[in-house]
Amino acid sequence: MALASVVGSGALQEAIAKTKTKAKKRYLKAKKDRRKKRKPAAVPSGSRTEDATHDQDSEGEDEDDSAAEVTSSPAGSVHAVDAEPESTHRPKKRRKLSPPAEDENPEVKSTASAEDDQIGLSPTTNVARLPSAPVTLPSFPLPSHPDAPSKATLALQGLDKAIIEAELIEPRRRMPIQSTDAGEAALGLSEQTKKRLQELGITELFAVQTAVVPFLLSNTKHRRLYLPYNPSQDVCVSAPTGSGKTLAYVLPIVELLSSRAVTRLRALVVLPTRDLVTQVRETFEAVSKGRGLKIGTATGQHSFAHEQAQLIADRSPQLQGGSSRVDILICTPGRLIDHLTGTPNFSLQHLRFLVIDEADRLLAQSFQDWLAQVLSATRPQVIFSCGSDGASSTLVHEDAPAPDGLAPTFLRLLRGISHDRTDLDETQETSCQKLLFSATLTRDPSKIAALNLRDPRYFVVQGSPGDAAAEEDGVLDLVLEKYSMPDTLSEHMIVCESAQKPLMLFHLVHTLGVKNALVFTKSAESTVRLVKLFEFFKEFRPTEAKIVLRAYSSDLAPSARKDILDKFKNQEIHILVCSDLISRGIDISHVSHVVSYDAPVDMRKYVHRVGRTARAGRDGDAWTLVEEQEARYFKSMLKEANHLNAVKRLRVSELDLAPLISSYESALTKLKEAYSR
Ligand SMILES: Nc1ncnc2c1ncn2[C@@H]1O[C@H](COP(=O)(O)OP(=O)(O)OP(=O)(O)O)[C@@H](O)[C@H]1O
Repeated sequence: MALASVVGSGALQEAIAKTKTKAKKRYLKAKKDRRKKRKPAAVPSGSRTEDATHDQDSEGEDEDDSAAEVTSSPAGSVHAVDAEPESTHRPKKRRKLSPPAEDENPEVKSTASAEDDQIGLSPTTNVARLPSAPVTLPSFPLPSHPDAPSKATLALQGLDKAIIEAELIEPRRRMPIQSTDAGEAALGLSEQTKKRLQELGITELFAVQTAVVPFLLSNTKHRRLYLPYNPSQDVCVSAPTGSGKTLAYVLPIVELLSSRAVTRLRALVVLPTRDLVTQVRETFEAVSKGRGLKIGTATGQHSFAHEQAQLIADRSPQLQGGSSRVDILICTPGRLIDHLTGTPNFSLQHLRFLVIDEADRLLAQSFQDWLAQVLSATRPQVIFSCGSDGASSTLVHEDAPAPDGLAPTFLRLLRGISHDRTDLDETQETSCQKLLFSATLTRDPSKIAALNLRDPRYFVVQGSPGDAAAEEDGVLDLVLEKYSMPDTLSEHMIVCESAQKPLMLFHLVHTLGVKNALVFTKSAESTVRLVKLFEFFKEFRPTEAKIVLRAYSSDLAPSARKDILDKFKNQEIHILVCSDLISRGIDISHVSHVVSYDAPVDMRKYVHRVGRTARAGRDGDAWTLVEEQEARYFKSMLKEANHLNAVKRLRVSELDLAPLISSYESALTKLKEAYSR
């Protein structure tokens, strides 16, 4: 109360003011002294300000809650501040990066905290004045290779059970054809087939064949032509290029169909190109010699009428069972659809095997929805309707060829026979077994679903069986669409300027002796241009004139293509320059080098190109010329496929190229003249 009245009087106020002034003076002096004393200890460098001292202290102070997260020294935060404009500083973060100061010197921390409170520095100001010091980045845990997901995990992810349970086959596995061992007798091959194989020089089965052939032949129950109540499992095979996939299906088909009494179309082999059709036909003919099987092809190479005459014996309408002159038809999908829709009595009702070779490429083709049409032609097309009397009757698809008594599943379609279903009826299924083969098998769920596979069995040629990790890898590789290459293949890449590519090719041919080679370009046009340039180049290097080079492209007539391929096979042509037309499936045993003159745009193309060499256990070299601007993409493509380490980079020095340059330049001038005419 007394004090309140005193405060109210003016004289007293003056007296108090004087007393206060003295006290204040004492306080300020003491404070100045304190500062003077503190200055040298807190500021190591003359460039630092007083405020900065406080800042540094306060850095230590705020570490408490973040020290556990951060392992770097306080210097880290200092550096960060120096590097940024003051206005953008975010003090909290920076403090997090500077942990142990307060641990080392807790006293500094508490003092500074008090000082800060006193002076009222904003955190922003604090950080802005942090001193600079060497940087130590926070250390993070080393990256570790995540464990491959287990099959159980993959199953949980909804992956097809069949893929997860794929059988892994060691690529070097072999099985002698003639053997008295019980195990090898289980191959399921007849003596006649074994004899024929020996005549062809085949004494053992390759890895893929050792798995697929017994699977299709050893179960005697499944050796029948019609299996309406117990149809066979479908089969998917993923095996490297040149590993012998063709024989893996040719042998069982020939073996099984040889028991047939009447000719019906029982095996259909679909391939993406005419050249492959020709090649597979040759294999069928060689293996089935003397077995009385009739083999036909449909590729559009001949007129439609000519093909019809080759395939169908009788065109009379509604012929029961259709008509077929062939037991085995090898075809391209487009021409197959033409016959399905336009050839009377062409029927798939007796089909026992549907082979889709180069499956990944064929499944990518949606031409006229060919797959759906083919699959539907292998099944009886029935439409049930209710008659006026309420009883069910069977309507037959009018366009479907009439059934005969041979294919039980189709019997109920016989016209004039009403088929009332009862619950005693056993379900009958088509006997057609699907066999899919590829070096790069798809796992695209929509494509797999479109195939409507029946309890499929997957075989993967890769890794080593018995080793659980390898087995897991093999399945994963299949799942992830990774690629397995032949063991005998060496792969190289040369990175160069675009303009240097022809020179690099000449270097490969003339200096490194690349011969018996396929050279892949990106188009038919560049194929022709490269061959011309090479011919001009040879004119200036007469000593090497004997190297014969030809273009092989889709522009050529089929007969010309065949002629060139034959000459190449006979080694009258040493280098074939081609587009991707023959990058799939074509089997020319003596190809020792593959050069990708234009780098392939995706991994599948790469796999199929390089797969033209190192076939059937032979050695082979693959070279890819990569333009500098493409190098990054090409390497990342290989890396993604886990294949970068397999492709060695070859560096070609200017010295290596020097002897070729003048001839090259003269050839280039001639080429320009030729094209300007
Ligand atoms: N058991 C065997 N013994 C000897 N040679 C074989 C055997 N099986 C296949 N070959 C030969 O191996 C070569 C490659 O076979 P094939 O063309 O069937 O391979 P592929 O796996 O289909 O290759 P791609 O995926 O490139 O089409 C052919 O020349 C074939 O004659």
